[in-house]
Amino acid sequence: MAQDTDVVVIGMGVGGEHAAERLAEAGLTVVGVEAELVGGECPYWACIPSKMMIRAANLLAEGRRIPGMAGQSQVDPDFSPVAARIRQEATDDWNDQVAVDRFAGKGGHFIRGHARLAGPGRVEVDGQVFTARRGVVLATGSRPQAPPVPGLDRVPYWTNRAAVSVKEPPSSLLVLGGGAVGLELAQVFARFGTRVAIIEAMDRLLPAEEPETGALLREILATEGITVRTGAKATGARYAPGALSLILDGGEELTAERLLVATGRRPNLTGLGLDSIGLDPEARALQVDGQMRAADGIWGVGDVTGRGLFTHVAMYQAEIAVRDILGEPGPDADYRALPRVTFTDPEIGSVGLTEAQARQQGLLVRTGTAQVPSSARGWIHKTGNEGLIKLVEDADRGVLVGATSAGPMGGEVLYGLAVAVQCQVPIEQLRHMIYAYPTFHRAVEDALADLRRGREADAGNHS
Ligand SMILES: Cc1cc2nc3c(=O)[nH]c(=O)nc-3n(C[C@H](O)[C@H](O)[C@H](O)COP(=O)(O)OP(=O)(O)OC[C@H]3O[C@@H](n4cnc5c(N)ncnc54)[C@H](O)[C@@H]3O)c2cc1C
Ligand SMILES: NC(=O)c1ccc[n+]([C@@H]2O[C@H](COP(=O)([O-])OP(=O)(O)OC[C@H]3O[C@@H](n4cnc5c(N)ncnc54)[C@H](O)[C@@H]3O)[C@@H](O)[C@H]2O)c1
Repeated sequence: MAQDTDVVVIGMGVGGEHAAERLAEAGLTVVGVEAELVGGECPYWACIPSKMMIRAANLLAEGRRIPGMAGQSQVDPDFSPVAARIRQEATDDWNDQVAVDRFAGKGGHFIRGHARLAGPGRVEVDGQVFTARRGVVLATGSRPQAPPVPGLDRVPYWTNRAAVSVKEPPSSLLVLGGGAVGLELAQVFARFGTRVAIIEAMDRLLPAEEPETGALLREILATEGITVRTGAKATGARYAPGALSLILDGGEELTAERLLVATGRRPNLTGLGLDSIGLDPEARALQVDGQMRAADGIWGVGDVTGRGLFTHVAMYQAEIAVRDILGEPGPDADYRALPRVTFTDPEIGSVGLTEAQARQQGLLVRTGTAQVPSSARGWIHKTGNEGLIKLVEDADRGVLVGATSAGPMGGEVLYGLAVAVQCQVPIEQLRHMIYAYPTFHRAVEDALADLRRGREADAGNHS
């Protein structure tokens, strides 16, 4: 017999967990279904363990920066405290009991299992059927997507899960994909002594971001001993115990102890029973409207929607869905100022549109750039000061539509720029603010001055 509830949440990763907890706190009866671990990818295999690895690797890098600045240093990397921290502090040895108890403590009903839709408002979990009076939230996340490289399916390659679960770094590592996962983990392992090569299909690293950032990272990673191949197509993969090889289209063969495939992720829609409610099970991502509705009584949040693929997006969308389910009015989702941070060193923060995207949208674009090493704080900081600020102006409206802040704490410097993009602060107002001296974010003032020079030059050309 079917069990009645107000809401069923399928997938209890960051998005689903947030929605389920908020709805239970609001007094609704909520069934939360999770096939693996409550919390999903972010705390167990993604954001949190990877950022613990990055914190440790950055300490090593800072230690190596001491000579010439503050005496002598000898850095002997040891990964075991990182592996222990991931087990003890981050993942509880990949045990989610605390999260399950937290949900139950808020009044939620947790089911471990694989859920599928069985018609409007009906969800089946391993033989049990639930009927949801108010609706169903789909929050099934995403999974790594490997490219169709001949031979790759016979190679025991790593995805992010294996990479953050290691107890010791490999002696050598090939990283297929120069996006966020590939670059963050490549730099970590290199700093712990692994010989690393990155293979990226596009003509630059971080191809979704401003080209200046890919060029900057390429230069820095090279100085850290990382081999970078861009515009490189893997045409084959080979495996012998202890040695994995990728063959590139020019014939070059790269071999290492391990291979990390970090070529993007695909929303989890298969086997969800979408056809039972009239949605396309073959869609690339779940299509949702501004209130996160995918169909009558169906909401979608997080990676499954294919928007951004970030924890902060999953939680933002979950808030909107919760409000809508509770019948509270609120604005539609607004991604104009979506912030992204790649936690390499230097960090690459960006918000809104890149210059190329703004041009593709037909905007009249003007850009302003400043180099962090030329700013007062960058100059003081000296070693490890690489970075830049780039502003993208909609020149017709005199507002920023995008910005990049790469450098030490680039993700933190981004905040003010995100506010400017979100609130469409007139550039004239940004120009007349006071920027604390000598902060890294003061380089924004230099980039604004560069924008003004561009405007004056344009005006001169037209007079
Ligand atoms: C290495 C790495 C580092 C990252 N670092 C960051 C970062 O620093 N900052 C950031 O913002 N983002 C980061 N991300 C992205 C972030 O992890 C995801 O955007 C986030 O986890 C998405 O949350 P979600 O709830 O949509 O999906 P998920 O976390 O994938 O959770 C979905 C859950 O649904 C479950 N599920 C799926 N199908 C079913 C089913 N049919 N029945 C029951 N359960 C089901 C899954 O088991 C899973 O637990 C990183 C990603 C990776 C891979
Ligand atoms: N700091 C963060 O917020 C953070 C960190 C890690 C991951 N993430 C999220 O996780 C998602 C997945 O990350 P990701 O790095 O796997 O994906 P991605 O889409 O960011 O990068 C994948 C890279 O692989 C390249 N690629 C694709 N096919 C290839 C091929 N056949 N050969 C060589 N290169 C190829 C792409 O051009 C791209 O540069 C991202 O969308 C991101 O939102 C976020």
